[in-house]
Amino acid sequence: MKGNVIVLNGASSSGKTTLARQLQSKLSEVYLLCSLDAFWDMTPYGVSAGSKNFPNMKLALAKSVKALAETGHNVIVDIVFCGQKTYLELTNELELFNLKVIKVECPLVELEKRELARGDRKLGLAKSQYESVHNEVLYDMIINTHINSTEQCAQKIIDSMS
Ligand SMILES: Nc1ncnc2c1ncn2[C@@H]1O[C@H](COP(=O)(O)OP(=O)(O)OP(=O)(O)O)[C@@H](O)[C@H]1O
Repeated sequence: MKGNVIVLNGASSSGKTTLARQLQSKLSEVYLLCSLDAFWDMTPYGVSAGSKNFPNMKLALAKSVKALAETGHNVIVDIVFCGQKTYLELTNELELFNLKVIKVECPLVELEKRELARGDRKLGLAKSQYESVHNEVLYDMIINTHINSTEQCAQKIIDSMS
């Protein structure tokens, strides 16, 4: 009954959502996408999204992922940890589940290029997360979205699961 959980952690513009969507279409089983962005999208206009106003949002995400997995759903989590606290909250909630934590890395110069090109992120966001996003996180696998295409990254993850 328990679902599997794949966690993608990386700075903004590292390609987490793109990779998650590719995984969803390539994996033989159905996986739901649980994205931190979707949680921030729940906030009202006029109240800035982010941990300053919503300090328990990432804990809420962790508990939501647990609820999905224990009701039999496979889940891909698209998240930016930015500190060990969030990583520990998620891994504590999911300690009894089949969990794979994946580092989504990309050089800062490329992140900044993507950030500028996409135009829907505040300039400097990737840089502000770059130094801390992987601090004290233990990974099962490292994926580099600069060296590899999205398809290659997804295949690497799928191969590791068989
Ligand atoms: N492997 C890749 N090679 C080249 N460009 C990529 C790759 N993966 C993603 N991109 C591009 O980078 C941009 C950001 O991708 P995406 O939205 O998936 O990143 P993200 O990590 O989810 O960002 P955020 O945390 O801000 O939501 C998009 O324009 C996407 O097309």
